[in-house]
Amino acid sequence: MKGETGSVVGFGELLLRLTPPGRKMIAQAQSLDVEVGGAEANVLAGLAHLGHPTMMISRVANNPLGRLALGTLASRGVDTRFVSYADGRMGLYFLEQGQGLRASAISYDRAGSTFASSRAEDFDFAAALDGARLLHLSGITPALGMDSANAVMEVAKIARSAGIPISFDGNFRPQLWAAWDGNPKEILTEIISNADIMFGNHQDISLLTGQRFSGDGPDRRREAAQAGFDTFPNLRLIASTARHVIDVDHHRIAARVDLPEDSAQTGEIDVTGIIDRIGTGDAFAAGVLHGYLEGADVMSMARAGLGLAVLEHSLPGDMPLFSRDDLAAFERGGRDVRR
Ligand SMILES: O=C(O)C(=O)C[C@H](O)[C@H](O)COP(=O)(O)O
Repeated sequence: MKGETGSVVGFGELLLRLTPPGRKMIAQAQSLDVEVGGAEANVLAGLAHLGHPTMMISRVANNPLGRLALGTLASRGVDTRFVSYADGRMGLYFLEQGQGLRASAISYDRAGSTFASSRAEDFDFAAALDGARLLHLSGITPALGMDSANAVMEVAKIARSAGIPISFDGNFRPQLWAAWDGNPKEILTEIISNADIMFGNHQDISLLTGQRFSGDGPDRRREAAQAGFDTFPNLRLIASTARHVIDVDHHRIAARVDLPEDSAQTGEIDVTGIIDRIGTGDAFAAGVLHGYLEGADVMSMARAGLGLAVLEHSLPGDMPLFSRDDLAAFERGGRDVRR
């Protein structure tokens, strides 16, 4: 078996998300809505909807919950031939959706999941990457434990030696690192040393370089990106969002893409009436990667990332499901019914 030529390949965990409906707290829940997520899978689903071939490498539990996760991913247009079943359990997370000034909160129940208990040798990375166009990774997988961290470092090395570019989204999750006393700086540094594209803002870059970036706005962001390029000379593109949270339902966001010799920052968009903020970072990554795969200029990449992120705020669930037409309609600015 080998992967499909020209695919964007992701490696990471598929999770089930359980959310009390009606923005209830978990303590009040009598039922739970189910969604399927996972940072890398979300990016692949977003790219698949924009017309790019995508493929996931993962392991899910050999039970109905695992079949739900795999079936959902496949129904989103992602090639799942390298997602296998194994004994164990699915990782879960619970989302308490906030309201107004009450912030949302995530609790994980994923320790010892089928994926987190897997090791590098449980995956056929070389076959899956054969002919791939890009490998997408996130900082969540290495935060699951040393076996997962080693698996990410292994797949990154295989991609690099095959000349396949790697994109990496920081997705810093303090709860996961704290659960096993992992050293994010050391492990993420090793992974990013193999990457070409990084999604991360000035805080992520501070964590990695130990530098602090003062001031506000575009200057601080350029300074941080420059520090990223200086520390990781392999990086060719750094992308980030700037988010001002007004309340749970109202954020202002702008997008930025830096190349070593160029940069672009969009204006801020007021996003009101937010339905679901989870997955918007992954939607941003999918939008920027869409631009990158299309050979777009730096501002078009930033705009595509921002557009997909803004649209994702309107959709329940973790995965962006927007077509090129949806993105184009958003960019044209028409907000009335399309008929
Ligand atoms: O938390 C995890 O481990 C997951 O993978 C679940 C979610 O699907 C992503 O976290 C969404 O990520 P954002 O786009 O940054 O909101």
